[in-house]
Amino acid sequence: MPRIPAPDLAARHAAAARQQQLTKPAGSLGKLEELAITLAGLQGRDIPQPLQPAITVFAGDHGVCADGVSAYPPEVTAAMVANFVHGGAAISVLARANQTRLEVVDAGVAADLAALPIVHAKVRAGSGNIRREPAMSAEQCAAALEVGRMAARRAIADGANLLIAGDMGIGNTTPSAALICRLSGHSPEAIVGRGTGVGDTALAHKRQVVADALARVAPDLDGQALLAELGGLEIAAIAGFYLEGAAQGVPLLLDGFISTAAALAAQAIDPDLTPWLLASHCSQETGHALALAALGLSPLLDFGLRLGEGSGAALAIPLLQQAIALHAGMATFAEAGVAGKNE
Ligand SMILES: O=C(O)c1ccc[n+]([C@@H]2O[C@H](COP(=O)([O-])O)[C@@H](O)[C@H]2O)c1
Ligand SMILES: Cc1cc2nc[nH]c2cc1C
Repeated sequence: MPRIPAPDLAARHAAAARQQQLTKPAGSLGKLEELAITLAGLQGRDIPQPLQPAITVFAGDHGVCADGVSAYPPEVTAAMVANFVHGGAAISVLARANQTRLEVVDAGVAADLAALPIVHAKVRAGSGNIRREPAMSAEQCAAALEVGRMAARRAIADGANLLIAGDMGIGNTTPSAALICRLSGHSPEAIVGRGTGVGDTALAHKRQVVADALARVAPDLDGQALLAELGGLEIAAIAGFYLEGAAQGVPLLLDGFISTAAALAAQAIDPDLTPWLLASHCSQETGHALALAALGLSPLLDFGLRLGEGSGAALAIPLLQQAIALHAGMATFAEAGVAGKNE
């Protein structure tokens, strides 16, 4: 496995010093200052370059849907993949609005998508029902991680310096909740939410399904074994996407509940991943705030989103771009002849 580098502390410090010299009261640009400083450390440049983001949406189906854990039928996964490529999905619109490359990868949809112009990397046609069996075999998990790694390599080869993973998979908030419970130590009551919008009875059952899945897996499993037991094909691919991006020194902008579960699994595989993660937003899904806190991340936006697809990350792109533009373009006190702070 390629080693993940550490961010550049010298560039980070130089960027922090520059922020103190820009013509504004110290600290007055709030989180935008911290973002510019973080991106400087990740890019290894005192003044970060403008971002060229790439969005990759990974799709997969989930055997656990047989347990009635989603408000929508599993056929929606394949239908939404078609909607992505035809330009009608939220992420299609947001990718266009941000002039950002959008790639769609079939990591494990339980339908034949051969006619669609997407990346065909189906590892298997849907995962096992995690309530009673592994989501996938160890070999399938390794293959799904590699699907994500290859997608990151393609995006970076195309010039991306910010990676966004989106997810599409009816049922995937259930395996995501299981992974988050296991990797954060929180209970299903604290983490399991309504996903696409299940009612009270289905929510109670979904919590039981997650508790059953957690009770089934051994206490001593490593990150990759946990992904195989409790994850999903698109979730494992997203984990691989993050691990490869970080190994290549490219910042990773998380989306919602599912991408954060994938990041926790990826972090369990390689803890050096952590500094490369940025949180875009806090999803409305119960447990997302706790999952982000487990990663030590604080989200930029809290808009009540619970869509997935990479949509929350795409919405945050302009904020990141403007943090860099301010850091690069503002005059210093010396340049502008403005008096600095009194003491
Ligand atoms: O990203 C999120 O925070 C998020 C929260 C709730 C639902 N989703 C999306 O809705 C689908 C999963 O919801 P469910 O109820 O089928 O488990 C899947 O396609 C996700 O992209 C996504
Ligand atoms: C329509 C629809 C679109 C989605 N996009 C991501 N998850 C989704 C779930 C549904 C049901």
